[in-house]
Amino acid sequence: MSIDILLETIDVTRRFGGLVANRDVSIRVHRGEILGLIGPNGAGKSTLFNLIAGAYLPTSGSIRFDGRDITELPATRRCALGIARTYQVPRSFDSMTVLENVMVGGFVRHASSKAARLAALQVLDFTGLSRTAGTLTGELTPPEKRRLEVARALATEPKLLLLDEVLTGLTPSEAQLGVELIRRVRDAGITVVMVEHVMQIVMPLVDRAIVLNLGTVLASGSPADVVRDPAVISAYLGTRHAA
Ligand SMILES: Nc1ncnc2c1ncn2[C@@H]1O[C@H](COP(=O)(O)OP(=O)(O)OP(=O)(O)O)[C@@H](O)[C@H]1O
Repeated sequence: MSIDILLETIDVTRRFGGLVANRDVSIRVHRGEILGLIGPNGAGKSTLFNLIAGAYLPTSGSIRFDGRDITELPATRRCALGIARTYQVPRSFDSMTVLENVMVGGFVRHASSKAARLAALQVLDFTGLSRTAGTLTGELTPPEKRRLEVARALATEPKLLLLDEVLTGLTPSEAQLGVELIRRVRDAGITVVMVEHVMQIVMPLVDRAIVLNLGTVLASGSPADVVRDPAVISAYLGTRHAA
């Protein structure tokens, strides 16, 4: 059976002045999977998200999504094609209600307020935020704000959802609720790529993991294989632990 590739980066390099944040990064995201993107601080994970979502353009290399070259497309066009992302620091509009925030995403697919509102209400239900629909976003708890980030992205009806540390900083029980939501997102047919630091949470959740280190791909494979990889162990813990 051939693998259905939804997203592919081909030899993507991104420089910031003299610093190479991503160097010749080639990754493939399979349609329907949950892929974990992991690596130590400064490995280049957020940069790769920014390159995929269109916040940055690569210095060299190319990016293909759903059968077309998107390397030069602006972020809004990529969103329209089905790429949505969350941010490490939630970017919701604090003076707007939760429903209004999610409607902003809904307008990507729906021209009328009525249709965007209906779509947003469905997303609030899906993400367990219905109770907070009328709450000002600034009054939400930190875990609710994280959930709202996911809801805003889902309201754009993506094919690919990029989650940037949505489980970081949550208590174990809050993180477990987040894990359940991510599984439901995948079960709804949306491919997920997630950057996360908490290995105990990520590894049981993801189908595959890709490890970045110093801007390059260090390893990729099943979670079990990746955590046993000596290069990965040494990148995380220092070479003396790798043997
Ligand atoms: N806009 C920018 N301008 C200059 N340097 C940047 C910029 N964005 C990222 N970098 C640098 O690129 C490198 C990779 O950063 P990036 O944020 O992609 O790593 P990361 O793996 O997401 O790290 P973390 O886990 O700490 O969030 C770092 O050295 C960082 O300082």
